[in-house]
Amino acid sequence: MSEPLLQAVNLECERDERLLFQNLSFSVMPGTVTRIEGPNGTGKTTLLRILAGLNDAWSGELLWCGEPRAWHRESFLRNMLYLGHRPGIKPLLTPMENLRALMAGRRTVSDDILSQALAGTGLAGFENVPCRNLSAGQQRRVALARLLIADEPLWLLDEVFTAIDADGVKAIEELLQQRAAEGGAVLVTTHHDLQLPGMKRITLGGGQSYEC
Ligand SMILES: Nc1ncnc2c1ncn2[C@@H]1O[C@H](COP(=O)(O)OP(=O)(O)OP(=O)(O)O)[C@@H](O)[C@H]1O
Repeated sequence: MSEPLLQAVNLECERDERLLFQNLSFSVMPGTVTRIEGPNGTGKTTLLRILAGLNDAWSGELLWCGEPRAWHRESFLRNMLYLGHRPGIKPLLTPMENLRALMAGRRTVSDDILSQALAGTGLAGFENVPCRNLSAGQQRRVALARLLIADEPLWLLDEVFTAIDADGVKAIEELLQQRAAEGGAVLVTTHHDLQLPGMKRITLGGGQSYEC
């Protein structure tokens, strides 16, 4: 049996003296998609940011490939892709420029590959239009094009279905399953009724529970 990519042990997080979660333990195995769910304000984004290393207001333990994440910070950051709930797109830059910026510090990707990724998210013909002239869903698609050129095994995705139409939702669902089938792992927060075969769940809020 393969070892977990990421393990959370007794995570606890408080915000403004309000306990969001405690005794939260789960393992993220290769080949899995896990949905983090729960009502508004229960800590889904906070948990995802803690897992991504973007929030340090927590206690407990996080293990990356069986060892403390802090010991392998570089390897963790290189192998993890985080997309936040805001698309993070610069309005004055074009989709090509934004996608290039999203790849910065990772690896060099040719313009052909970037164009193909944008076309893959339905943005053919919009490659060189300033993003401020695109719709909310199109701007989200610029960020989602990042998934089409991602080689990171662990994806942490916050509300990636927001503003996306039905065909786009289906395409993203397929991408998540594909990443899992390739031996990666995906954690995704969403209010969209995501139902994938074999999907794991982390439920926050009053009915805190884990099926991982
Ligand atoms: N920067 C912050 N400072 C203090 N409290 C915060 C901060 N960000 C979020 N919170 C609080 O933490 C709690 C959890 O917020 P979080 O965004 O993680 O919830 P969520 O489950 O993702 O919500 P939603 O479903 O609305 O996106 C909320 O009560 C929120 O007010």
